[in-house]
Amino acid sequence: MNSKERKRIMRTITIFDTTLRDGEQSPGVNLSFREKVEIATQLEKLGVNVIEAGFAASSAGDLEAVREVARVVKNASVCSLSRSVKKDIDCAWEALKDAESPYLHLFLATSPIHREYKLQMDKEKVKSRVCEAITYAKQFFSEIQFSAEDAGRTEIDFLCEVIDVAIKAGAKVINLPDTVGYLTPCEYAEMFREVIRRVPGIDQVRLSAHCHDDLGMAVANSLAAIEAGIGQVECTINGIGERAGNAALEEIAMAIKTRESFYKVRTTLNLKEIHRTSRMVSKLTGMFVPGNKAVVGTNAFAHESGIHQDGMLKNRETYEIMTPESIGLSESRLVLGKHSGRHAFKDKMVQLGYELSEGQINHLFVRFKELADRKKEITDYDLIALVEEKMVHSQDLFALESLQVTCGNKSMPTASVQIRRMTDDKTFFEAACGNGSVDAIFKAIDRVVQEKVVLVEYRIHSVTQGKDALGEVYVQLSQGELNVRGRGVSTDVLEASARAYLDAMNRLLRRKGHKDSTAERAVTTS
Ligand SMILES: CC(=O)SCCNC(=O)CCNC(=O)[C@H](O)C(C)(C)COP(=O)(O)OP(=O)(O)OC[C@H]1O[C@@H](n2cnc3c(N)ncnc32)[C@H](O)[C@@H]1OP(=O)(O)O
Ligand SMILES: CC(C)C(=O)C(=O)O
Ligand SMILES: [Mg+2]
Repeated sequence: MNSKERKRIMRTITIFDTTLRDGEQSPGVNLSFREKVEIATQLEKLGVNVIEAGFAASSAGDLEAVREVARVVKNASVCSLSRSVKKDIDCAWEALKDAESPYLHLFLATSPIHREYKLQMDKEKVKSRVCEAITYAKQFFSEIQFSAEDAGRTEIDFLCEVIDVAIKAGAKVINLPDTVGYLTPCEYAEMFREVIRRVPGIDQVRLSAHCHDDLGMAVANSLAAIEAGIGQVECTINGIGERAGNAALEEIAMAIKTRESFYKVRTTLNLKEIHRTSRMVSKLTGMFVPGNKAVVGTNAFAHESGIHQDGMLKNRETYEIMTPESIGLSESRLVLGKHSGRHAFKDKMVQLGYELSEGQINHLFVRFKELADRKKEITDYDLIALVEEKMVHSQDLFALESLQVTCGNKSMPTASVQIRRMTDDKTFFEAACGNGSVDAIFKAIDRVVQEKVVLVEYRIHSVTQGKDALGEVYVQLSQGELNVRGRGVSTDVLEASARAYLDAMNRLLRRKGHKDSTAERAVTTS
């Protein structure tokens, strides 16, 4: 069977987005009228089928927002939630009467605990209220969804009875929510299978899943319900919603797409709008998306470890089951950090436009690993700084091996340096005091190199942002007529200062032809 034929026989899952209703029930989230309209417009671009824009009876502001969303949105049904009371239904109609396809979402809890304590209604009262509410709403709405709140904890016999009443009264969509995120995927799927087996006329309505993430199973439960044969899932962008949130739309959408041959269903979503929608919802709700969040987290298409990066460079399918392009991101990221390997490092160097020999790559890779041990993520700017540092260091006479500085507001700053002379591989140790840490470092280096120089200029600035940013130090030294500059980079400004000073010394010595650079008096090893 080719892909066209497969699509023709696959059933289409209706995507009911409740970001603007259940999503807005996230503690701390309050979307303005304008923000709701902005998100709804983006949801329409994403291609969702139903937008639950709010709960019209909850406030005059929400009624107006639902009305405005319904006025603006043309390619999705716009819906308002409503309790099973006339006043709420009237408010929903007030908000939706001019909508292109008005859709009412009525609900009433059915579980024993909700009946007894919250509603104080017995089973008969619940059934008669469902019937009355749907019958009343039918005079306004042709599209009515009924939700049996807390269906997941409702006795299955009673649940079937309520659904039967709702269908007979005129509901077109039956939603069975796992309101408190209690069920396992198998249990949730079994509940739907049972209802499908037992309720007459169930095939005439659309069955819907609405899952909460209290135990982290909202998406798994929604997918299990799809396997059981339902036709609609209710979800929110980034999985926001009451308590631990709802099922995340982007996760369900990508699971269906990536595992199409397993689920054998499709959606009308324009998946390329997923990333944009996620960012918009995160920005307008103030609900930060964790880096490791599936599909839309900043790390979802980022690879840090050397073995993975090597695999990605050889064939991206080694470590990616879906492409970033499919959700509207431009590309995967190979993040250089302490777990990265030579292949990714070399690839990055080529991307940055450097043509380096194997030897240069090897040397730079050592510096890169040293830096990566201290810095969480290495940016392009950090790498450029390292390469530039390396390019001037290739003919160095002296190289900094280690540096130690002690200072305090009541003690004299002291610096000890360990410096290797490259011509004969001798290591020199020196220490010196100074009127500041930088001064002490420079004096210790002077003792090794034994050149009389004047420090003409010292400048420091940050290459990148953040508290682990690379510091870049420039120094200018003079010796008689000779003027040299030096540059050093490190996450530690004192180390950057030592590197810059030694760099300037090396340039000075090169200019002088290395002739009088003896450092024999310093203590040596090997
Ligand atoms: C699972 C869910 O997400 S359900 C949706 C939850 N969302 C919201 O509650 C947000 C909007 N809510 C609101 O603005 C307010 O709660 C309102 C305007 C709806 C109602 O406010 P109030 O009249 O002050 O009532 P309050 O919220 O304190 O209590 C809810 C009342 O509705 C009743 N109720 C709850 N669900 C339903 C229902 N589906 N149908 C009929 N009555 C219901 C409760 O039993 C309680 O009734 P009581 O006052 O007779 O005890
Ligand atoms: C209103 C209903 C559908 C709901 O949000 C829930 O049960 O979680
Ligand atoms: Mg809910």
